[in-house]
Amino acid sequence: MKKIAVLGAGSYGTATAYHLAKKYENDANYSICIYARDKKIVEEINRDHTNKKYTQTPLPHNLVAHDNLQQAVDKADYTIMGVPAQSMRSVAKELAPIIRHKTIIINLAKGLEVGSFKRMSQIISEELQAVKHLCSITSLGGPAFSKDIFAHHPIGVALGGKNNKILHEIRLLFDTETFDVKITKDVIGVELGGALKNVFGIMAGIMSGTDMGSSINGDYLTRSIVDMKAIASFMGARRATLDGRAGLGDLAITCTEGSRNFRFGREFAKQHQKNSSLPIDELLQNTLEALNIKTVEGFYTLDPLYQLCESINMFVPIVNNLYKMLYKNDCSPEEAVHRYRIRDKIRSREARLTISRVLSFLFPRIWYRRERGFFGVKNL
Ligand SMILES: NC(=O)C1=CN([C@@H]2O[C@H](COP(=O)(O)OP(=O)(O)OC[C@H]3O[C@@H](n4cnc5c(N)ncnc54)[C@H](O)[C@@H]3O)[C@@H](O)[C@H]2O)C=CC1
Ligand SMILES: O=C(CO)COP(=O)(O)O
Repeated sequence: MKKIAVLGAGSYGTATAYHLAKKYENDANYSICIYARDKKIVEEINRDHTNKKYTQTPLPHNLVAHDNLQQAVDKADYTIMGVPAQSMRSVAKELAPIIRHKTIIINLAKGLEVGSFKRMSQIISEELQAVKHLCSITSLGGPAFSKDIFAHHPIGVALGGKNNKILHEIRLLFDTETFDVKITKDVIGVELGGALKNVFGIMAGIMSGTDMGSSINGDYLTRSIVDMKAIASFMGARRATLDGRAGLGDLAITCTEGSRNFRFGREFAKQHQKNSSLPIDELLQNTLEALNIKTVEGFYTLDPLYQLCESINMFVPIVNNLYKMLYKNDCSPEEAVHRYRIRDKIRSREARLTISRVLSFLFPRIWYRRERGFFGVKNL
């Protein structure tokens, strides 16, 4: 008997548990449980087989819910981390004394920790380092909206981890006719792809909310992936991973209506248009209330991402202007877009100079790691 424990009964945790419970509905060799800290959700799942706060889809009867973490992870062969990035450390801390030593961990969260710039697998392994023989920590990335999982729509995701055998095992665990998992040893690339695309998705939403037409979307996508690759490769990811599902693939759907990050950016731009004199905290609060959502990973990841870029003197105009707008109320949505585009134009012009080409070839990092253009153009 194989036991799968999903921690976090929000939108994605429930969708993942649903997918696995459906797959193994008639297979007595698998048991699937989900952990929620909210007792009411646990009761609802066990009694009515629904989780209406997050989905209207009925849940299979073989999915059992617990409000006790120890009960959920007891003897689990697979532990799936479905809580948001900023809750990851506290949940991993709670797990340390109770987790089964040989469990395989699959992280679903897409973000960087505020204050440390750390990725999810780094946080989990830090908190569980005292657990002897801990099998493996993997991360699932790539484009997948929970509503598409509930609808059995086709999904193609990416799984990163260090151990090939375990990656294959998880691929088979999830694999169905509609759900496909590609594996890679580049866990850094998978995690950074997921964390960064959330930030860049917010700016796509800002542009949609400021009514700039739709042609800009294609330009924005190409600019974003160049920047995402530069940041990720600086942090040790393979650039090719960012070209795949975990990077470009996930960015593409995060720049659409289906994404909370995109909707957050769009609504923020509208709230700003309505009353630009409000303090930033109020604007952000109104934005979240209008959307009735809590988890906007890109907003939280923007802070450590900006700090990281600052610490290595890497100037990324989209990140820089998004941060100044959302954290400092330093510019309007229109200005933020205008500024990043001007900076981008200057950079492209510079890139045509032979000296720039030679320098960017010889010192690709320095090409980004500078505040000013070669002609001393002010940093916008
Ligand atoms: N919703 C989606 O379509 C997708 C979400 N993700 C990622 O999955 C992660 C979770 O997102 P969602 O499920 O959508 O968010 P959500 O807001 O729908 O649910 C998060 C759940 O985690 C629970 N939670 C938070 N802190 C907790 C703690 N300390 N202990 C126990 N439970 C806790 C909350 O009560 C809530 O039920 C995010 O990092 C997101 O980027 C990834 C792919 C798709
Ligand atoms: O990661 C996701 C899709 O792959 C979900 O994105 P949002 O959190 O922006 O909805």
